[in-house]
Amino acid sequence: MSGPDLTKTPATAPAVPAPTGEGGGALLLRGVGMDFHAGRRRPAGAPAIPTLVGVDLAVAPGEFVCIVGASGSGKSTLLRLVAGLIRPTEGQVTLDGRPVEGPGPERGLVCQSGALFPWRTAAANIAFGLELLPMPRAERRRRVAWYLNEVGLEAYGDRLPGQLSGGQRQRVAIARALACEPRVVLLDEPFGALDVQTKEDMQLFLRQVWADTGTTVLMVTHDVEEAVFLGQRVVVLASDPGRVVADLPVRLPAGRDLGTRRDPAFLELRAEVEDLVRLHHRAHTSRLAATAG
Ligand SMILES: Nc1ncnc2c1ncn2[C@@H]1O[C@H](COP(=O)(O)OP(=O)(O)OP(=O)(O)O)[C@@H](O)[C@H]1O
Repeated sequence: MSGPDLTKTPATAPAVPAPTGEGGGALLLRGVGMDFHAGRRRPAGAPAIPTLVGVDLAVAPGEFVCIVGASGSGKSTLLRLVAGLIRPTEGQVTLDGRPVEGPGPERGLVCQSGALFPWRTAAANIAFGLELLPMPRAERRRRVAWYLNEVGLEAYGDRLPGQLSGGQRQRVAIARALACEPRVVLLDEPFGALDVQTKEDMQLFLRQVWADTGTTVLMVTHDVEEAVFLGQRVVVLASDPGRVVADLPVRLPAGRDLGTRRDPAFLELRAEVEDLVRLHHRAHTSRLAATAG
C-alpha cells in the first residue's frame, strides 16, 4: 500500500503523517453473539431468536472488508459491537489484542446520514474528535487542513453542513473519522442515501483514501456491487439468527476503476454473493411464513 500523497498537502498545512496500517488495526471477533433481550423479559412480539450468534471474524491491519446481508441480518449490530456502542452477550471483540469495552478514538465510525453537527462548519466538524484529544492547537489546525485536502474539500472548510451537497457531507464525515487517525474505520452504509453518480465518485474516493492512509476498513452495505468493488473480502451474513455464511476473497487488481465492474472475475463474484444473499433471504421469509401459518 502506498503512503500518503504529500503532493496534495496545501502550502499552509505541513504534512501530517497518515497511518500506514503498521500502527495496528487487527480486529478479531471470537464467538460473538448478541441477544438484545438476554436476561430481560422479552417484549411482546420481539423475536425469540438472538440477533447474532457465533460470529468469528478476523480483519488484518490495513485490510478492507465489506459485510453484506439481507435487511435484519445484524450488519449494523455487528458494526456497533466493534464500535463499542453495545457489548456482546457472548464472545469477545478485540482490537490489536485488547478487548473492546466501549467507544474509542482508535475506531472511527461513519453512518449513513453522516451525522454532522449542523451548527459547526466542515472544518469544525473535522476538528471535533481532535478537540477531545490532548493536542496543541497548531497541530489540530494542521490535521484539519490535511484531511480537508485529502477529501477534496479544502475550499469548503468554512461551509456549514446545510450548505454542502450530500456527497460533500459524507466526505466531511469520513474526514472527521479519519482525522483522529483511527486504527479502524467503521462505515455503516455510508453512501446509501446518495444518487448513483455521486455514489460511484464516493466509492473511488474511498478506495483512494484507504490507499493513502492504509487504515483498516470494515464497511457494511446492502449493495453487493459496492461490496465487491470496494472490498478485499466480502463477508455474507444470513438472518435468524444473524451469522456468517460466507467469507469470500475478492480476487481483483488493487487499482480499481469503473472498468473493474466489467471484469469477468468481478461479475462472477457479484453473482455468487447476490445468490447467497437471495438464498438466505428466501430461507428467512419461508421460515417467517411457516411461523405465521
Ligand atoms: N436496540 C435493539 N433492541 C432490540 N432489537 C434490536 C436492536 N437493534 C437491532 N435490533 C434487532 O436486531 C436485528 C438486526 O438489526 P440490524 O439493524 O443490525 O440489521 P441490519 O442487517 O443492519 O438491517 P438493515 O440492512 O435493514 O439496516 C433486527 O431484527 C433488529 O430489530
